[in-house]
Amino acid sequence: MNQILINDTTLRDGEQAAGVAFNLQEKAAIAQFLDAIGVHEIEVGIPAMGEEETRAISAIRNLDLQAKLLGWNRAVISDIEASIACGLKRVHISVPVSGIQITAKFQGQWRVTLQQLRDSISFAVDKGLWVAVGGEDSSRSDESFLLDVANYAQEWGASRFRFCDTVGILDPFTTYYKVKRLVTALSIPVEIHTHNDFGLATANALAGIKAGATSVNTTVNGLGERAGNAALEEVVMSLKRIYGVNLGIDTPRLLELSRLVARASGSSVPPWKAIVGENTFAHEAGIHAHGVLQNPSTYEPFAPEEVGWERRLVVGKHSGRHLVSNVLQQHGIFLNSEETKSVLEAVRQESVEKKRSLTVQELLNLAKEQQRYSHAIG
Ligand SMILES: CC(=O)SCCNC(=O)CCNC(=O)[C@H](O)C(C)(C)COP(=O)(O)OP(=O)(O)OC[C@H]1O[C@@H](n2cnc3c(N)ncnc32)[C@H](O)[C@@H]1OP(=O)(O)O
Ligand SMILES: O=C(O)CCC(=O)C(=O)O
Repeated sequence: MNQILINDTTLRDGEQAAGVAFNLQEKAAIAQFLDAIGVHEIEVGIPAMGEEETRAISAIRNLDLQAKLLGWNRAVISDIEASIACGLKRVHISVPVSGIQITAKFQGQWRVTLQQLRDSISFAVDKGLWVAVGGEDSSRSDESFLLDVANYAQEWGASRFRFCDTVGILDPFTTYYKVKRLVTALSIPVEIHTHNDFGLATANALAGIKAGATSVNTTVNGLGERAGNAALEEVVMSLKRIYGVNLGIDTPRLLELSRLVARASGSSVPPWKAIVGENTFAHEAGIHAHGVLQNPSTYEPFAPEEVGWERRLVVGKHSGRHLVSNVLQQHGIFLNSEETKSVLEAVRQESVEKKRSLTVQELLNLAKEQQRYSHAIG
């Protein structure tokens, strides 16, 4: 597999999630964290949004991060001027490429769309900027029109082309086919940008990479428009663990980063969320816990510490004898097999009543009750 670059867009597409609004300090802290863990490129925001945004982008610019910083722009010269005013040296210029989008935004006048793209690329190149172009709604565009736009962008001076599945309607097989065509047609690198409307954002991002995209857009926690984007932590760990591609990201800090973004976005992460959800390394079910007690690999794809977690063994409705005995023995309580079975029955009852797993103290209380009973009946 080629060298892959992560271009994280938590600060742009991530922040576009309805109801999310980072302040300057939060934007700077997220940028700093992304940089510190080794993310290669950061889409810092949209300078055309005005003063609040440009102050934050300029502040990030002044941090002198290792990561390359990119401002997002429409194919509009004043947008690019706003990026320049923030001190950015790299701009991403977006242009709609599907019939639906060109009709809504350019009254169907695709020649005008192309002219605006050409003017804005030329303007940016003349100003000495590194330019990437995004084909908004690439997945619903006419395939030959998409190739034409991408080829023109390359000819006019773009250094990368972004394939966008803007409304998340592709599956990995179609993504592979469409991105492969683009990669084959272009000499500049292709970037893949996916959305999660059908829960396929990460799978599609990986399919795009398999097809030859060498840059991938991610967001922390998968934050983003509607159902979100491909999650940074999922893409990084899938590449590392499924494909053996180590991007040099400091993965043990992914959990801390997830928590930072969850706080700043006011959007908590579901417990079952891959990599960063609190249940990802928690085991309650009897058969699983029994396996994990023998060898954690039985029910874990990799060690929790690799992404900042610690393993948790939790006693609850689905637990079995081995886990209950293990926890009790760690606290100096040794029950015989009949007593363990009774405690387990009590655990199931109490978990259902409380609608949760039990704390260690609650388990100990049940065990002590059982011991008193055993003692009483002799
Ligand atoms: C798929 C994506 O995620 S695209 C990124 C979307 N992100 C955002 O919209 C967040 C930031 N956006 C903003 O702050 C504002 O929309 C701004 C500053 C960019 C523009 O604001 P406004 O001037 O108030 O326009 P508004 O947002 O209502 O409409 C968008 C305008 O941009 C035009 N436009 C949309 N995309 C493009 C494009 N790629 N290139 C050129 N023009 C475009 C629309 O046709 C419309 O033009 P009009 O004003 O001439 O009718
Ligand atoms: O960069 C672009 O062209 C658009 C990116 C985007 O956010 C999308 O298509 O969903």
